[in-house]
Amino acid sequence: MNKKTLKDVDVKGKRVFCRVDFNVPMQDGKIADETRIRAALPTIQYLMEQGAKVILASHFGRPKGKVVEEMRLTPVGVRLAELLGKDVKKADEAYGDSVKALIETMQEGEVLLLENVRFYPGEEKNDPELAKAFAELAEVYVNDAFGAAHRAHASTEGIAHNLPAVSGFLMEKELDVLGKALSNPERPFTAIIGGAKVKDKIGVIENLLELVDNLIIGGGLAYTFVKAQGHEIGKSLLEADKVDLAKSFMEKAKEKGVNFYMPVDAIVADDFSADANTKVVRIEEIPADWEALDIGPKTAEIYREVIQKSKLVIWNGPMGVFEIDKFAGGTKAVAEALAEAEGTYSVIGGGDSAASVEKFGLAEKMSHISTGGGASLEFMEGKALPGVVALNDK
Ligand SMILES: Nc1ncnc2c1ncn2[C@@H]1O[C@H](COP(=O)(O)OP(=O)(O)O)[C@@H](O)[C@H]1O
Ligand SMILES: O=C(OP(=O)(O)O)[C@H](O)COP(=O)(O)O
Repeated sequence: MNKKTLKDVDVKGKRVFCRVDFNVPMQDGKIADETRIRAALPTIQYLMEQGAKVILASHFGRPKGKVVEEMRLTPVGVRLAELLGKDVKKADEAYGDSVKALIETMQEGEVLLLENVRFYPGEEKNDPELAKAFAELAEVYVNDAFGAAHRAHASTEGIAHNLPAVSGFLMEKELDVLGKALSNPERPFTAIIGGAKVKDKIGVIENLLELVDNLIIGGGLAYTFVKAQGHEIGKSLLEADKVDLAKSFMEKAKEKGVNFYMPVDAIVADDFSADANTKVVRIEEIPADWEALDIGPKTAEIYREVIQKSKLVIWNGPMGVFEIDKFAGGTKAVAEALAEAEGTYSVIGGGDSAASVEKFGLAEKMSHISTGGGASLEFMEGKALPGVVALNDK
């Protein structure tokens, strides 16, 4: 990497603003998967050992520029303190006088967690004033938030123009591993795209069609494509203004000779809940009042076969609502196929995909679990990541 890293700066006794990605999946008010917290520990522990005053910043969910009580970082701070075996101070804001006063009291090696940076509208707008306000808190900026590196926000990009700016160890490792896997991809190369962030991921698909041999679609994302095939999808997730785009991608796949795999069956439910009535239907027969919450068994079998024949697989986004057991079968089948595939290099990206392989106890069997979903996809497309570009060159 041609960017400065933590090892290139002296942080002893300095106030260090360290951007991490603590956007962990939650379930019933509890942290459902702490992979992202654990992944940031090497950088945090190094900063502590070096005698820095460690000021941690992260986003959490999508509060859209307002304070949302359930999106405070308090539970993350509690868990971080347990993992570090050290106290973690928690601020109720992310900049300003109250935060400065807290920093004044910090000793070398202590850790302060700021409040959710997305409580402020300036964060996602990359407002230079907010970036300056963050920078005023510290003397050095470290970006270890690989999962948010594709966002040009005040705490990921803007701040880097105001302070000496270097990457953390997680950022460095992610870029290194993903870069190596992609520099000369082994083929067949398969991408599996699922999840619910239809708007974010649909554009990625177009670029992936330039790279891969097989493209597998699942999750909530799939039903915009099913609609584009001309089928009714009941109450399934739909991004209505992307249907034409989805159609054009299917045509592009044909032109490029990319095998484009879509669900042929689905598990539909009469309610988005664990007590819903469910049934397996062919994809062209989703009933009007039902919604598809998982791929069906035939689809899972087809996907399994494609995975097993692949040499490189990148997987981003679950195949169904895996948080509810009834709708976890498709995601589990894909995870198992990856775990069993011999000689296949598997890269798992995205908070929820990582959470799913953890849940199934298969994390150890994957070649690399990336802490970034959207970030790893954009990196693989060859796009520059703003959070990386803004760091100081070596
Ligand atoms: N068919 C579906 N309908 C609605 N939501 C879905 C469906 N399939 C998957 N999901 C949801 O998608 C979410 C994950 O989406 P996303 O954030 O895009 O993935 P990742 O974090 O892995 O990038 C999960 O919470 C899952 O329940
Ligand atoms: O969870 C994240 O992205 P991911 O779901 O693509 O892994 C990152 O924390 C970025 O969050 P965002 O997509 O709300 O900017």
